[in-house]
Amino acid sequence: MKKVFSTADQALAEAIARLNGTNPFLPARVDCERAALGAEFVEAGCDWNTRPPSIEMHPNHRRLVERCEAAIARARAAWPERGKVPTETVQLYVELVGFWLYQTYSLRFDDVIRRAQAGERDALRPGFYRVFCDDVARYMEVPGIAGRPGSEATHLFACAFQIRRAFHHVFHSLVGGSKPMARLRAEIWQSIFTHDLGRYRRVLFDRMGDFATLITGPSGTGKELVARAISFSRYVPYDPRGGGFSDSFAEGFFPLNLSALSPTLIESELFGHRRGAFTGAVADRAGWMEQCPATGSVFLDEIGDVDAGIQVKLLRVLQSRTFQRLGDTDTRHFRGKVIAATNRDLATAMRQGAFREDFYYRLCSDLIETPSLRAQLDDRPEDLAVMVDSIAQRWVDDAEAPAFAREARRWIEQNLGPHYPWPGNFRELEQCVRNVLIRGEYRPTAAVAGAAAEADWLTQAAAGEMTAEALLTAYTQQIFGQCGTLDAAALKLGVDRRTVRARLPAKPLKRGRR
Ligand SMILES: Nc1ncnc2c1ncn2[C@@H]1O[C@H](COP(=O)(O)OP(=O)(O)OP(=O)(O)O)[C@@H](O)[C@H]1O
Repeated sequence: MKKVFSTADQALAEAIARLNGTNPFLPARVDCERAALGAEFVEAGCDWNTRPPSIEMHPNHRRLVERCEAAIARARAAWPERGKVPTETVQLYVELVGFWLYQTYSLRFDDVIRRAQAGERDALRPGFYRVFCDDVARYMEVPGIAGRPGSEATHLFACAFQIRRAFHHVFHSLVGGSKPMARLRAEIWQSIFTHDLGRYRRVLFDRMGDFATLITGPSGTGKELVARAISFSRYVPYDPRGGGFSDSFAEGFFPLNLSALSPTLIESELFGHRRGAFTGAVADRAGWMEQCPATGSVFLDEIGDVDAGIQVKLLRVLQSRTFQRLGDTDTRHFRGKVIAATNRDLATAMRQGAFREDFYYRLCSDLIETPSLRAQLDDRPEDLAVMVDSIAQRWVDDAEAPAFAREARRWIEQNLGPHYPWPGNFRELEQCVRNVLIRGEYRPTAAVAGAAAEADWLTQAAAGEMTAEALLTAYTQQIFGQCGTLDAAALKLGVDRRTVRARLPAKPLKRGRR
């Protein structure tokens, strides 16, 4: 029997199949691209982790699309009218078509994403669906493929849009190209699509809401950004009758900070209430769990702070997807996904009895950890400049941003130095750049400075690298940072205020009245 693929096309299809299944945030993706293109591979601009946002297709991708198109045409010409084509060949052909479709429409999907995020509802009724369908019909209506589960145009369209959204949100919302950041991006991708994209496309695409995701990491490291990226990247079906996507991905994120509200208010916000359920409940109200569509997510921020009664109710939601409004007996159903975050060590809280074990295990099957800013800068110090640039762009216009970013970077270099521990993480860096913009300087708050200094001198002391003098000075400054006044610090240290004063820097860090 005549072969569908020549040897070269077979090798290309195999490389494309590997590429399709590879996490795009791991270096393996570029290796796959290199393998598929051989000598034609262009190194420039394809750094797998720091590729700048682009409005054009990378030359490697353009070349791959051309090659795929040619290989698909040759395969179609050689496809037997009758007789069986081996399953692996069919599978490879589908991989080629899938790659071609995704890449060909990627820039048009980018436009949909940008417009939908700007609130244009019409963006979610993309006119190019018809052309996409024609392409699917042209390429997929080959004996042995038409009618294969997963080859429907609506599903392929929804998958391509989802992958593009994930790429967009994971890549663009998190600044930084260090290894810890790369690991984070790869973990987010895996949380959205699992480690097997093929299986995801076949069976899991509409079931990921059954798995809760837990994001842990120090404060200010972007846990909420990660939660948003996951939520905005969920599968949203395309409804051909309605002529658009069934929901707006940009409107499906329902965040709640559990440490900021009383238990009654938390319950009311999450589950809703009946009129009269508590003082102030003047009308019936649907909570986040009820409003969240199947394609959306409820984000439970500071989950480690939630009280035991609510833990039980949330566990019920995770186990049976059911809940009741406050003051009501009707059982309602939650259809979305739960994403939770905390900077606490939940495993310890669980061992200490403050966090329910069954709830913990229900939450932690999909765990993502955000790295501290210090860990990122230790791996890639040049990221600080990239981050400052991106923060500067948010507050001043394009013409002014480079000069302001330079000013902020210089200020940080001269005043905080390369080893500043950034205990407040990215949030503190934002604060620092904002302060430099407004006041021309940044002073870490006493708490932040205290924590920063503590991290530094304790490490040095533990390594036996400090003199007794330096140790005394560091400890005095630490206590002053905690107490905020010379008198209080002197009392705590058992010395007089002049001794404290003498060990403070020329411009002591103030907190309150001295
Ligand atoms: N890698 C990053 N790239 C860009 N912005 C970031 C990054 N990490 C954090 N941020 C920004 O830092 C700020 C704090 O982020 P976020 O609120 O998501 O942190 P968090 O980990 O949820 O903090 P907390 O534990 O205190 O709730 C936000 O303004 C966010 O946009």
